[in-house]
Amino acid sequence: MFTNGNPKNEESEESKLDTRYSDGAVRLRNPHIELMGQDILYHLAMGTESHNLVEMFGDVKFVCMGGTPQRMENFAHYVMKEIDFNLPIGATLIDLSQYRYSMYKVGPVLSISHGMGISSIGILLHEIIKLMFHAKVKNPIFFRIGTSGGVGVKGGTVVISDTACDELLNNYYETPIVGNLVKRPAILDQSLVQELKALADPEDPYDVVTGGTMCANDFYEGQGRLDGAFCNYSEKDKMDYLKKLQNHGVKNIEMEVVPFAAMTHHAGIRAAVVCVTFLDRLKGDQVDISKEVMNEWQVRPQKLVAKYIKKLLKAL
Ligand SMILES: O=P(O)(O)O[C@H]1O[C@H](CO)[C@@H](O)[C@H]1O
Ligand SMILES: O=c1cc[nH]c(=O)[nH]1
Repeated sequence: MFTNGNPKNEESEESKLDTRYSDGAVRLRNPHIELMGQDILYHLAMGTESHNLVEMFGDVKFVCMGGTPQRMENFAHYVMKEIDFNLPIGATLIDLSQYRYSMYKVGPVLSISHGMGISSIGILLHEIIKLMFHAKVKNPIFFRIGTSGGVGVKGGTVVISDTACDELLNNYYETPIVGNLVKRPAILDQSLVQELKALADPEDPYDVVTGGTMCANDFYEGQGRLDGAFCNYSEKDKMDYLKKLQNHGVKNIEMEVVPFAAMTHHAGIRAAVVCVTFLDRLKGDQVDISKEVMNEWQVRPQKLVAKYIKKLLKAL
């Protein structure tokens, strides 16, 4: 292994390791888990001893994630209508996790909140990928349904990410592991990008575009805003940076795409990120739209992903 400043590119050494069993069930790239008596998915408040994960989650086909518990509860209700799923008589949708993250299950769809930023979604992805393994889920597809700041696209636009980069335009997730910096390529499934794009309704009063997404570690200085508690750069520095991103093909900025793309790719899971933009960062920094508009716009990525899920379920 290389040490700090000289990151190790795992892909070359480990990409041949299998991420699937012959029946399509998720296989972990971690030899330790199978040797453990039990596995506690601590932040999901679940475990292999305390829960029958195969019975609870074995039928999952789609895992949808987004920042807030409210959005993911709304999505669960929305997708339930779209796929005509009926809960047993007298039952209501409940939060299955009720700890760090909220989790709703609607038949083959899991809808989970991931919080804000890289470490929050990173922890969730470890535990959800392990959940897929313990539940013997076959070939799941993951989605992030999010919000973002546009770069040269107007507020309300839906961006389907075709590439993911960090603040320095690196297309990999660089993370310290046992004292070494490890690089994992942040790669999104291009066929999924095209399939989602093809489902956009030309009648909708907003654009659905594909493009690069920049993942920042921070909402303020990390995204070149002038309105954080600190700022020691000029408006020109900010605009030069945003223009540089734009020239690189970046259409929006959020805070999770890089670990999401890298960890799903490392696990061999098809995944897509669909975000609405709340503003055009070339025109300002403050998110000043009303709550009503925000709620209406947040549904746009949900519509596209629900349409995809519905289409795939019909084809089964
Ligand atoms: O709206 P969600 O999906 O939470 O995502 C975006 O919003 C948060 C910042 O406001 C970040 O987590 C960013 O990625
Ligand atoms: O500008 C924005 C808006 C939403 N989320 C972000 O991370 N940035």
